[in-house]
Amino acid sequence: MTNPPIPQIDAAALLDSSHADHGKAVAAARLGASDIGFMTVHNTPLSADRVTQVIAAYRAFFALPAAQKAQWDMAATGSNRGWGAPGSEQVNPDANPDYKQVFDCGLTLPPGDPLTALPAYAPNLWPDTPPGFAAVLQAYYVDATAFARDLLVAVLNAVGEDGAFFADRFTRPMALLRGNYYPERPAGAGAKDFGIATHTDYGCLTLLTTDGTPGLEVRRRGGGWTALSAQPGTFVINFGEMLEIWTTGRIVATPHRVVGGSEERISVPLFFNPDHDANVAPAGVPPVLAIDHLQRRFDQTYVHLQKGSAAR
Ligand SMILES: O=C(O)CCC(=O)C(=O)O
Ligand SMILES: [Fe+2]
Repeated sequence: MTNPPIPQIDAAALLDSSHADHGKAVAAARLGASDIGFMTVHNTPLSADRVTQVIAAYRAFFALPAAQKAQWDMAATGSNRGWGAPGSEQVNPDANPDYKQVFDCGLTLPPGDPLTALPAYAPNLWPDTPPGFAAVLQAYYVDATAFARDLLVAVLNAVGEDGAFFADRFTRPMALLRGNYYPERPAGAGAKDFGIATHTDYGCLTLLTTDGTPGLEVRRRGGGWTALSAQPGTFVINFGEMLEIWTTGRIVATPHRVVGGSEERISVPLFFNPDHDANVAPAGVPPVLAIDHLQRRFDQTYVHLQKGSAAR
């Protein structure tokens, strides 16, 4: 079985039904979502300059000494806001914890909002350095979630689902914005060591930008792995477990990984997860609440949330 190429889609054509190339973009989105689980999109509302600024903000944060970043270490909390040190996440039980570092933030809610009592909506932890870090990321969070919502609707419509029905379940989304920092692959790293080990994403749609350095590999249904890189301004899109459940497999969650190499690398996924109370089970089967699926996956993978973890 040969692997089809990963579709490269003009976002303006996909999102505008009157665009001359709309039909072509829809067909490519259908192949990407229902067969491969990955696609790239270009010509988006999020400019290359904008994304470069976001990556620069993360780069400046990750360059701080570990002792300084430890002030915002999520391991001291019961949730996933702030810095995750190397080894703080194990996305695959057959692999060692990942050697990447992360910085996670979520939806900004008014202080005291009842939702903030749920770990998936925990208040963000904002470092005071580099200057402007919170403002850059909060603004990007708003615009990236709006774009992710539009893309999700278009992709659902492309595979024959009712996109508007799903869009209503993303009013206060548990969307998580992450900076991944992959240093050079550590000396002595073995077969069980990865920047991020093979995994599927947990939510619905992942909107990923990278600094252009290669590293991401996609597992192919026809066998083998395909390297997928994207310059700032082009986004990698893939789909998570909840969307696969919700669409009864019409849209697929495809495993992927970063082994890592001699160059450091930054990537910035936005995990576009639904509202906490969205039922992501298809009609006719027992409900699966989005928050239950997400929290179960967080509790399996963040080392500080894993059962028996001392750091609480
Ligand atoms: O760094 C990448 O390209 C992929 C990151 C990833 O798969 C993730 O954060 O879930
Ligand atoms: Fe991923």
